[in-house]
This record gives sequence, C-alpha cells and structure tokens, in this order.
Amino acid sequence: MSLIELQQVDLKYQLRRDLKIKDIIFKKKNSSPLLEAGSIHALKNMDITLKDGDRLGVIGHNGAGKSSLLKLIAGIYPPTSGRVVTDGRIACLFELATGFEMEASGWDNIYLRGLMLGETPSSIKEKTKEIAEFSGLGEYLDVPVKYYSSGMFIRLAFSISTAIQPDILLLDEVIAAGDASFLKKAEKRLSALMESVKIMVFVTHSMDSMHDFCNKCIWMEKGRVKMIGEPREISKLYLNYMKQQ
Ligand SMILES: Nc1ncnc2c1ncn2[C@@H]1O[C@H](COP(=O)(O)OP(=O)(O)OP(=O)(O)O)[C@@H](O)[C@H]1O
Repeated sequence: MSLIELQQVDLKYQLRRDLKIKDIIFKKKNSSPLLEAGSIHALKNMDITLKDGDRLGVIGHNGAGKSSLLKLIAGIYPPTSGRVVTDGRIACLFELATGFEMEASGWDNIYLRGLMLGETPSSIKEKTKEIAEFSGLGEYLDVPVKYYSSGMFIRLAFSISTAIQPDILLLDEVIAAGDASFLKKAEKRLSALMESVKIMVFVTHSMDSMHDFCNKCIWMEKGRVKMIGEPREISKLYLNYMKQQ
C-alpha cells in the first residue's frame, strides 16, 4: 500500500540577502518586511493523509503554497518542523529540468535520470529505446542537452519521467510539451499514467481538469489548508470566494 502522510508540517524558506552599499545607504527606503524577516513561511501546520485510490487536486491563489506542497512531498525540501512520511515510488512531473546533466547527451541523460527515478541499470536499458522513440528527438539524442531548444528539452524530460511506473504521481499542470503533435501524444500518455498510479497529487488552476482527474480537493490559502473535501463542492466555494475578491 502507498502512503503520503504530513503531520503538523511547516515549511519556511530562508532568504539570503546580498547586501550592497546602496542598500546600506538607502536602508530605510528599500527595506522589505519579507527580507527583514529573513524567511517566508510557505506551509503552515499541514495535516494530510493520502492512501491508495486518493487523487488529490490542490487549488488556491498564487503564492498559496501549492508548489511548495509538491516539493515537500517529493523530498526536494525537508520540513522545517513536523513529519513527512511517504511509502511508494514517486514520480514528479514538475520542474522537469531538475536532475539533468547539461553537458551530457540525450542518451546519457535517459540513463542517468532513469537511475535517479529508481530504475536499475538493466531496467533503464530496456526502456531506453521506447523513451527515445516517444521523444521523437532522433539524432539530437547524440547532442549535449545544453544545446536543446526548450521544446526539445521538455520532450526528453517528459518522455523519461512518464516511462517509469510510479506508485505516487506529483503533477503540476504547467507542462507545455512543445508542438501540437507531441502535446497530443503526451496528453494520452499522461492520462494513462494518472489513472494507473495509486496516489496522485495534482496542482491546478483548471477546475475542469481537477473534476476530471481528482476525487478529493484541498483549497490552500496563505500556506494553510482552508478547506478539504469533494472536488465539485470545494471548487464551487473557491470560485464564489474568488469572485468576491
Ligand atoms: N525557493 C523559494 N525561496 C523562497 N521563497 C519561495 C520559494 N518558492 C516559493 N517561495 C514562496 O513561498 C510561497 C508559496 O509559493 P508557492 O510557489 O508554493 O505557491 P503556489 O501556490 O504554487 O503559487 P502559484 O500558483 O503562483 O504557482 C510564496 O510566498 C513564494 O514567494
């Protein structure tokens, strides 16, 4: 059984300020409460438990803490306090560039990234041909990825990340997967993955996508869970609230 459990979790980002002479001279004028405080409190007292079959949509205003929640579950950031427990193989479909070797070729990156995602050397070798074909990058796979266009890079990153069979899928809607033909192919592959995983956490601003793919929803506000419940119910309350702002 797969599991995501957050117990009284807080996440604070520490801000590093590079002081310049003009900051010292114009200190009062330029001071910012956030910088003065030295940290941003992105997640506050989060308690969430997700088990097999849970498909959680995460909605909320810009800066509410949605992406921070994904990064915390992925283990990219440790909690400042509280406990995060996960059980199961996690695939992240956000910040696709993380973990790539810019000097290495597309082929080498398939191998290295595959290992990082939990494949063994032999299992990733078995999947390499399929990943390469799905990416449609052809001879470009011989070239260091630093020379790729952004669309080519997304093709490769998406093809690798969706080739493994995870238990838990962490997904941000913001995946612009290059040209229209690839986008269509990518959508199909992504829908299949979303249906096959045991637990999904899906950050989205699209209520329609959330209704299609999720059976639970949290509305986040200023780093806290404002409401949790059935997707249609929560999104209705959220949209009404947003209209009044
Ligand atoms: N790496 C970082 N360093 C410092 N502060 C950060 C960092 N990432 C996010 N924040 C801050 O944490 C808070 C939550 O940001 P987060 O990106 O999680 O919000 P979000 O709900 O995903 O927003 P959006 O819908 O705009 O993508 C914001 O105040 C943001 O400025």
